[in-house]
Amino acid sequence: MGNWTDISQVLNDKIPVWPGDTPFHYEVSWGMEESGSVNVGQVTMSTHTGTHIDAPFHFENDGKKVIDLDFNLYIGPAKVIHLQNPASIGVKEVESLDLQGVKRLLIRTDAWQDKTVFPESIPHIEPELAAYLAEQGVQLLGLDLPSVDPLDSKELSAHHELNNQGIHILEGLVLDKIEPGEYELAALPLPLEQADGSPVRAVIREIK
Ligand SMILES: N[C@@H](CC(=O)c1ccccc1NC=O)C(=O)O
Ligand SMILES: [Zn+2]
Ligand SMILES: [Zn+2]
Repeated sequence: MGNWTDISQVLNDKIPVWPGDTPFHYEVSWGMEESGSVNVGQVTMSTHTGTHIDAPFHFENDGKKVIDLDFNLYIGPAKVIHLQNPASIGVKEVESLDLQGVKRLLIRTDAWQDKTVFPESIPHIEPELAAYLAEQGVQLLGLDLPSVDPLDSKELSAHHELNNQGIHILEGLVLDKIEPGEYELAALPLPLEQADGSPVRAVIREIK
C-alpha cells in the first residue's frame, strides 16, 4: 500500500465560504504570555466550509445530525471517477462507467479551479442520478465542488433526493491530482452532537 494523499482544503482565514456565510477565523485567544504556559486557540467557522460532510439536518428539520451518522461510511474502499467539465452530472455522464458495488463514489470535475475564490457556477447533480447510484450500491457521494445543487437553488433537490436514496454527501474535495481508480478513503466527521455538517480531513490511498 502506498502513502495517504490529503484531498482536503487547507483551513485558514482566506478560505472562501458560501456567500453571506460565517468567515473562517482562527486566533490564539489565550496566549503564552497571558496563560504563562500555553497557546490556546479558538476557531470560528461555518460547518460548510472547505472539505466537509452534510448531515440531513442541513436541509431537513427532522433530519439526522452529524452524531447520528454511521462513521463507518466515511472510512473504506472508494472509487474515483473523472468527468471532464460536465455541464451537469446525471445518468448520461456516468452510465458508461462500471459502478456496480461501489459504496463510496468520488467525482472529480475540475470545475472549481481556483479554490481561493467561491465559484460563480458549478455543475450540479441531477436529482435523477440519486436513484441510479443507489441501485449500484452507492451510499457516499463525494465531489470537488461546494454543493451538489446549483448555487442559487433554494429547493436543494439533489440534497433531498440523495438523502431519500440513502446517499450521504461529502463536498469540497481537492481531486485535481487524483487519477481515476480504486482507493481507500478516510474522511471522518467530528462528533458534533447538534450539527448540520462537519469539516473532515479527507485522505485517500490507492489500492494496488
Ligand atoms: N448546501 C451547501 C451550503 C448552503 O446551501 C449554504 C451554506 C451556507 C449558507 C447558506 C447556504 N445556502 C443558502 O441558501 C452545502 O451543503 O455546503
Ligand atoms: Zn455542505
Ligand atoms: Zn451540501
